[in-house]
Amino acid sequence: MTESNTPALWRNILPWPGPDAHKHQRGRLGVVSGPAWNTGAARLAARAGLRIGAGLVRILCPPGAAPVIAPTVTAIMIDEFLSPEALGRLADPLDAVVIGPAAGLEEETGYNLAALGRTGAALVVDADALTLFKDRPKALFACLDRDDVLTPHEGEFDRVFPNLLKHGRETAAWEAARVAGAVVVLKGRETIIASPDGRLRINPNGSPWLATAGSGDVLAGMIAGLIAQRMDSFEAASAAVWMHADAAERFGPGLIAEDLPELLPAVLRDLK
Ligand SMILES: NC(=O)C1=CN([C@@H]2O[C@H](COP(=O)(O)OP(=O)(O)OC[C@H]3O[C@@H](n4cnc5c(N)ncnc54)[C@H](OP(=O)(O)O)[C@@H]3O)[C@@H](O)[C@H]2O)[C@@H](O)CC1
Ligand SMILES: Nc1ncnc2c1ncn2[C@@H]1O[C@H](COP(=O)(O)OP(=O)(O)O)[C@@H](O)[C@H]1O
Repeated sequence: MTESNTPALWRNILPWPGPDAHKHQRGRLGVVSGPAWNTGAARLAARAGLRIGAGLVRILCPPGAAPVIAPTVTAIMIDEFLSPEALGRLADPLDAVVIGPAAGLEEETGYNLAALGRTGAALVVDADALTLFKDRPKALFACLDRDDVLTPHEGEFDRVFPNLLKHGRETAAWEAARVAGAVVVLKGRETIIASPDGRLRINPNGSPWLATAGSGDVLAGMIAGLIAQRMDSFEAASAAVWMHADAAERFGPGLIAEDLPELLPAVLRDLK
């Protein structure tokens, strides 16, 4: 079944805090950072996750990155990990984790993903954590559960799912979700959200102002922030894709990725 991704589909299941909410109950989100010289993408994702309502957000970073990140964040917390096993221990109590934005194309990123796959946290897998598996996608799929989300742009999609795009974006996304056994968000002008159970949504409000570095990192944080609040992964991906584009269209000329999280309160307020 193919649907147009309008708010009518998910507006009533957005996660608003109840009167007894506390920060842990609102959802715990983790974002894995790259090394010291590559921390911006994780900070964008973390800020987006916090703005979309996750109660508690931690950036999980490799040795040496914490002193770079610390002066640039306030409400967001930081944990350093020295090994994939240590990352897994940090992620275990979290509800959702983003991995991939500026993570690096070293094998370590794959080991980190595998360690996260052994935790109870739902994963949003983006950027380098997709590209790394260019010639061995089955190793990526082995790390995933059905509540995990892959967020490739077309270049990344073609690396992980070679030869599928020639069948058209809808068929490609549908088949990708089936073989990966996870939700697939095929980004672009008309982003497609595909569930491993065969559901497909096409996003109608795409905004070309999103064609700016780091906007995909923000989207990954938004999806994971909603999942952390216990929204179903396919619904979370659908809602985040629409809100991301709505935010961009509200801002228009001059938009940069940093602006997107700050636009979310207005987007959320109008949906409420
Ligand atoms: N704030 C930060 O720290 C930021 C850090 N970032 C991090 O940087 C890392 C590497 O990023 P990247 O841009 O070099 O890698 P990638 O996007 O794979 O492009 C490589 C080639 O793929 C192709 N390509 C095909 N289709 C495409 C499409 N739809 N959209 C884009 N490209 C498409 C295209 O080839 P062309 O078409 O030009 O031949 C392109 O030259 C990664 O870790 C990322 O997370 C960024 O998120 C920015 C903010
Ligand atoms: N022309 C466009 N129209 C609509 N959305 C776009 C367009 N170009 C890019 N986007 C959106 O912007 C985001 C870019 O993500 P991505 O390519 O991962 O960038 P980055 O890696 O720099 O964060 C995606 O959500 C994509 O759908």
